Amino acid sequence: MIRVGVNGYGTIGKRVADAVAAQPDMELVGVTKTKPNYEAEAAIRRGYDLYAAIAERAGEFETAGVGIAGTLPDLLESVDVVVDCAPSGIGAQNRSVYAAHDTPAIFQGGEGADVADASFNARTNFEASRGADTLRVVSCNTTGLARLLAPLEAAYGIEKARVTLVRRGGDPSETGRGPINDVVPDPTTVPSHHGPDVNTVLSGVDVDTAALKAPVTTMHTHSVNVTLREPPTTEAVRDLLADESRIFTIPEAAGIDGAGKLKEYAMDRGRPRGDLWENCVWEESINVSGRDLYLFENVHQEADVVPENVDAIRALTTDLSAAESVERTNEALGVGLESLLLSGGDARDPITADD
Ligand SMILES: NC(=O)C1=CN([C@@H]2O[C@H](COP(=O)(O)OP(=O)(O)OC[C@H]3O[C@@H](n4cnc5c(N)ncnc54)[C@H](OP(=O)(O)O)[C@@H]3O)[C@@H](O)[C@H]2O)C=CC1
Ligand SMILES: O=C(OP(=O)(O)O)[C@H](O)COP(=O)(O)O
Repeated sequence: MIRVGVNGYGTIGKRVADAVAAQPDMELVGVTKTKPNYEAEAAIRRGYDLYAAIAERAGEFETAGVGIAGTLPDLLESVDVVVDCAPSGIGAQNRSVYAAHDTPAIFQGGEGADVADASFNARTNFEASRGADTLRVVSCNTTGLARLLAPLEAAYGIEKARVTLVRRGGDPSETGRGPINDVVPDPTTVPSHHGPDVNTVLSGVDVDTAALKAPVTTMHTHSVNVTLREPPTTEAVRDLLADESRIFTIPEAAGIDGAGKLKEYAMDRGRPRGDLWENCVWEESINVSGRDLYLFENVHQEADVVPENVDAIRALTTDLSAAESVERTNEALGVGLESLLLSGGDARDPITADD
């Protein structure tokens, strides 16, 4: 069993902890909190051992009647790998703590690429990550882009990808985030960091990204245009993407017009926390005109990096192949959303070069 600790039990950390606990070859040794709040209670109710992330605050847990199993150094001594899910920037500060305990570590996309030996995405560079002591799972948007561009690059070659990202303003629990009444370029400069970040896990693909933030909390939306080297049919691209286990092609007949219904569908399907681990691509948006491919996809920022973290743990600690790890992760979590509502050929109205 791979013994895993999660340092930082927030939006990403609580999901990674649940995903680790669900794996047949992993044991969740414990999670950390800096304070004994509602999330600490939830962790304990799930049966997870709780550790104080900051040793000086251990007494606060006792005062609040929340039992802890120890402090972060105790956790690091008991695990084979730690997954750092602390807020952006704190991960980089934690790096020396992990090194002092000789504990391999996985960081998140809020950290710079230099925080770890390599950046990671299971679809693009699992094998290349072997031998590293530390990995960084790229951010939610970057993960979504890597999953989408990798099969296109392999099948047709990518001459140039251009993506506009409409980023959610904050997560549902982040009451202080915004904007609340505007759509703002963020960053205002082009390209945004996402394109270069894609190249940390998928080198050689020419991709420019421009990003905005919108007053929504549910998901990010990507408007994608890729100029391919070989011109496929629209149908071929739809089939290619539908074959990817971490891409869900939304059939037109489902009547899902945005993130609200996507999240509702996830909850109807019994997904924990309404999580969508897969990129969600609108099937009827996939259109090829000459060598230009267009599509819209949504990415659930709280969820898509979660299976990637599980695979990163195996890349660091096992000899399993990428395919074996991805299959194991998918099976344990139930990744691979499919709809029974298949669109018929007549329902499609592709743009063609003759239009
Ligand atoms: N949310 C998102 O959409 C995504 C986030 N990421 C990345 O994942 C990382 C985590 O983000 P996210 O989960 O959203 O952040 P959150 O703020 O939701 O969670 C981080 C948690 O870490 C705890 N924490 C604070 N200080 C420390 C510390 N010194 N040591 C350990 N834990 C600490 C806080 O809980 P408490 O103080 O109560 O213990 C906090 O809830 C970031 O790098 C982010 O960029 C990546 C993809 C998507
Ligand atoms: O990693 C994320 O976004 P990103 O891919 O746009 O960098 C997460 O959605 C966190 O973004 P935030 O920095 O807006 O909280």
